Amino acid sequence: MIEFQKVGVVYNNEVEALKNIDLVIKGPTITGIIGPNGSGKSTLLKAALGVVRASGKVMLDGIQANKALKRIAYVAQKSSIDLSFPITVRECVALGTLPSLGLFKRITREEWESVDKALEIVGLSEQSQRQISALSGGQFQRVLIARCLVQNAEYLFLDEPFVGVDMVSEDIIIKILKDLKSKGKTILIVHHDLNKVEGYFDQVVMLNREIIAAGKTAQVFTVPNLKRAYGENILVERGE
Ligand SMILES: Nc1ncnc2c1ncn2[C@@H]1O[C@H](COP(=O)(O)OP(=O)(O)OP(=O)(O)O)[C@@H](O)[C@H]1O
Repeated sequence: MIEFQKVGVVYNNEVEALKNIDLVIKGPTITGIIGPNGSGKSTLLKAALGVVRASGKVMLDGIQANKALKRIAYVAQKSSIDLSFPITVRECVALGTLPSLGLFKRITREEWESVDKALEIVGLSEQSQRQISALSGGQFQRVLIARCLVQNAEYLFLDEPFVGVDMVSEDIIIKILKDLKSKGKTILIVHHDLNKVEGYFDQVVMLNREIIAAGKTAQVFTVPNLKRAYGENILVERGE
């Protein structure tokens, strides 16, 4: 269970990105965090990870979340990742073993086996020796998902995992995430494509610096709530 208790984030003493966030997310779940541009979606994940200074508290099963980081696998927005870093697909996935391994220990044979298994699951076994710079956007996102699988964390925080991703990769990723949920994982996804919300998420957090609504998708993903979060123009965007 993730609990946000009165969480607020102000950047540079001037931009109030999040205000008074009180939120409880009970897993297993695939929860979508949606809201207009600049509504604080990424900041919500970063506040939980402790990578931005936040007021209030975020608790993970009763422990302060930033003290339980081994239990969270995080995939940042693709734009913030350096794709030119000289590393193979297999090595990149193996980085998922680091939280349990510590920096100076060798990766064991079992861990390499779990890396290869994860590559198989995401359908990239044949690409394992390629440089990550040679991959398509969708393949690279699958590499990052494979890294989460290796990390075997109970919580997955994914920031816009479907941006710049082809349909084949998107289908593979959502299938894997649904399988992880069925195995008890709690998955939070920052997402902007409203067409996919009902198909992908069992719960939704609708955000616009404050919580607009949160709960089961059918109850939260409604026209009145969408209008409150995005303004009247949302009806045009949804084609209604
Ligand atoms: N490091 C930062 N320094 C200053 N302001 C920031 C920083 N990061 C985010 N912001 C501002 O905080 C607000 C919320 O940003 P955030 O990235 O969390 O929103 P978002 O909903 O994820 O946006 P998007 O959909 O555009 O990715 C925005 O006004 C943004 O410009």
